[in-house]
Amino acid sequence: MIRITKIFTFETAHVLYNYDGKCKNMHGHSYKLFVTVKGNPINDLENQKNGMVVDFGDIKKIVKEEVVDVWDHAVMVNGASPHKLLGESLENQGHRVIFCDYQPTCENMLYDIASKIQSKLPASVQLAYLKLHETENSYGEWLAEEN
Ligand SMILES: Nc1nc2c(c(=O)[nH]1)N=C([C@H](O)[C@H](O)COP(=O)(O)OP(=O)(O)OP(=O)(O)O)CN2
Repeated sequence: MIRITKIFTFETAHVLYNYDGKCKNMHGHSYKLFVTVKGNPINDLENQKNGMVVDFGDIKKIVKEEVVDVWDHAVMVNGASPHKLLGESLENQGHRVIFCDYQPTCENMLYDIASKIQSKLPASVQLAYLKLHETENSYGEWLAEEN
């Protein structure tokens, strides 16, 4: 069994409803996402993907389509809070808004990323681990064994 990891970056703004610190103000982060999958490398000379758990390019395509290209240069608001109105106002002015049904913290974004990626991975590989950096010094982790 081998784990392989692909790293992504995206720029996203968010705002934490009812938070008691500076992040109650809308602000942005250069998020850094580590996606680790595990599986057994293909051992078949006739297979074009011989030696790979899964092509890094396949992981890139899934994560870009499901997360990075959707969230990049968007603002995430908690659509289950009064910030829904804030999001609608921004959207009406042409801004790209993601209405999530959770507080857009690093932790909840990890749950969301895991569910979006897991449903798209080929059956031969499993999502093993995610790490999401909100700043250089702050990050959260998701482990398959614990979820
Ligand atoms: N457990 C969590 N705590 C906080 C989150 C979060 O998602 N999960 N988010 C925030 C804010 O979004 C904030 O931007 C990040 O917090 P913090 O690391 O305190 O920000 P700094 O700018 O001080 O980061 P440094 O890397 O230390 O400069 C708040 N808390």
